[in-house]
Parts: sequence; C-alpha cells; structure tokens
Amino acid sequence: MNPTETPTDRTMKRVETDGGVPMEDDQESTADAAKADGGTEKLVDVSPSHSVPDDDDDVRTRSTETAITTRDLNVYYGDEQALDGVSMDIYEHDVTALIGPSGCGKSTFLRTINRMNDMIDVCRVEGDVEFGGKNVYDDDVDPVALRRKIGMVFQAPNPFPKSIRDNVAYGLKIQGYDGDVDARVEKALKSAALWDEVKDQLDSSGLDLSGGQQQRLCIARAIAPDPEVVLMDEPTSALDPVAASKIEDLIDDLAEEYTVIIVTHNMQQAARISDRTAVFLTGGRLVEYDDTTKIFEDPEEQRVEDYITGKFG
Ligand SMILES: Nc1ncnc2c1ncn2[C@@H]1O[C@H](COP(=O)(O)OP(=O)(O)OP(=O)(O)O)[C@@H](O)[C@H]1O
Repeated sequence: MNPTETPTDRTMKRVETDGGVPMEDDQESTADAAKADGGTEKLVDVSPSHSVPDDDDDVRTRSTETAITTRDLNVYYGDEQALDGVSMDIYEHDVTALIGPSGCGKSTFLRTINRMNDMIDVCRVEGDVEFGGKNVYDDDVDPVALRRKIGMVFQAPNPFPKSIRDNVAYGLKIQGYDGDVDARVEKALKSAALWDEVKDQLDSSGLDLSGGQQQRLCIARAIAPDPEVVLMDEPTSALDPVAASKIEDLIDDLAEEYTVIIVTHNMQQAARISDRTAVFLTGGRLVEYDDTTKIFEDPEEQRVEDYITGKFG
C-alpha cells in the first residue's frame, strides 16, 4: 500500500503478544520452516499460536483518524541527509512500529515528530509534520507544549534522581498544573502498570527501582501530562526478557488511550505488538508501510522481505 493511502478496512484483529522472550535469530528459520511445510510462507510468525490469548479485550477497533501526518519530510545533519521524502499517515490509537537497519533514520523520524531534533544544532528539517491540524514546525508552535502532547520514552530508562512521585509529577509541575497532583500521579502509575509495586514507596528514589520498573516509571512520567501520542525509542532493548515482556503488554494497553509509535530492532517484537509497520531502509527512505500482518507475511517490496528474513541489516 502506498504510504499515504488510507486503508479501507480499519478494523482488524490485533497481533497477539506471546509475552515471551524477544527473538531475532529465529526469523529465517520461521520462514524456512513454513516453506518446508509447503504451507503459506510467513516471514515472521505473527500468529497467536505460541501464545495464550489473554482475555476478552484482544480485539481493538482501529481508528480511521490520523494522529500525525508527515509530508515530504527531509532531515539533514549538516550535509548528511538522514530522512528522504518521508510521507506517512499515523493513525490514532494504533501502535505503529518503525523498523529498519541501523542508521536508516528511525530515531531521527521519531525525534522529528516532537521536535527533539531542535536540540541538535546541525539538524535541519524540511517538509511538514501535521499534528492537531497544524505543522509542528510553524513559528508559533511552542516545542515544550508540543512535547506535553507528544511524550517520549527512551532506550535506557532515565528517571530523574528524585522520588517516584516527583518523577511522575515532573511534567505536571512544569506545566503549572494546579489540580490534584497525587491523583494524577496515581493514575499515571496505574496506567504504566507500576502502581501496585510502588504505591507504598512513592517517596523513595526512582533510581532504586529495577531496570524494568524504571522504564515503566519513565512511561508514567511521559503519560502523566496526558499526551495524545507516546513515542518510544527501543524502550525494551536495555531490559531483561521478563521486564521487556511487561513493557510489551503495557504498550498494548496504552494504545487504548494513546497513539503509540515505537522504534524497535526486534522484528518479533514489531510483529507482536504493532498494528502497522513502517520499514525504513538505507538513505532514510520509507520503503513500505502497511498493516503489520501484511508487512511480515507478504510485503510488496523484495527489499523488505530480504530485510525481514535477515538477508541484510
Ligand atoms: N546528532 C546527530 N548528528 C549527526 N548525525 C546524526 C545525528 N543523529 C543521527 N545522525 C545520523 O543520521 C543517520 C540516521 O540516524 P538515526 O539514529 O536516525 O538512525 P536509526 O535508524 O535510528 O539508527 P539505529 O537503529 O542505529 O539507532 C545516521 O547516518 C546517523 O549517523
């Protein structure tokens, strides 16, 4: 499908998470096994066969509304072009995965959406990123206010050296929120599936938590100001498999309330947790963007199939 095309049927069964260990090295064997079977080849197994379906909430109705639209997005670091003409519609309440080999511009794309690239002097952006009916690069857009609406979670958990409560309340304080901060902290920690583990130690340092808990704390911090979009840059790559699995489950829940865009190197993870997948290849080009099942089972582009089956990247 053309990256900018609007799908006709936006209701589909969600790809299940198996809650298991992220596996990258079995991609080729999955495809080979399917071929040997004489069955329909699946490049990566996105079926729920290896999982236990959780409960009755495993079908999410998908929106036809776009949360973010990029048009002809070019990003440069000095003379080097990191993104080349990226046009993409990202849908509300979808989990959209960005995949591709190292250096193809995934993180740049993510950072361009909430203007984190503003902090890099040599970075120059051309084209539009529409959010809420406005180009986020318009002169009258306040990047700090924008980042409250489009929160971000990074690869390594990075809590502030503050209490758990203050970590979560941080964004609220910056925005001068004068309501019930404790209620908002509780709500965010519940949404981040951390409340039960920390509710009796809200004054302890966020740095005393485990890595997985710290990452969920960072997710709570990102969602406390009630954003519309949550950007995640490889949020599980620094975590052990159990902690990573918890975050994967959480991402699925977050999509009920937020639009989630996630960069991942883990193909199985993209297949498990995302509704749509965008494949970037060298040169910062978006080469294919479609429903995740389509990308992983029957991509249009040979280059995408080669990447997914581990022939390069
Ligand atoms: N701050 C920066 N200054 C200069 N060049 C940069 C900067 N950040 C990224 N680049 C360059 O832009 C290109 C895209 O990098 P980016 O980090 O967006 O790719 P990526 O696909 O996210 O890579 P990875 O998967 O390794 O994280 C690379 O060539 C990279 O060297």
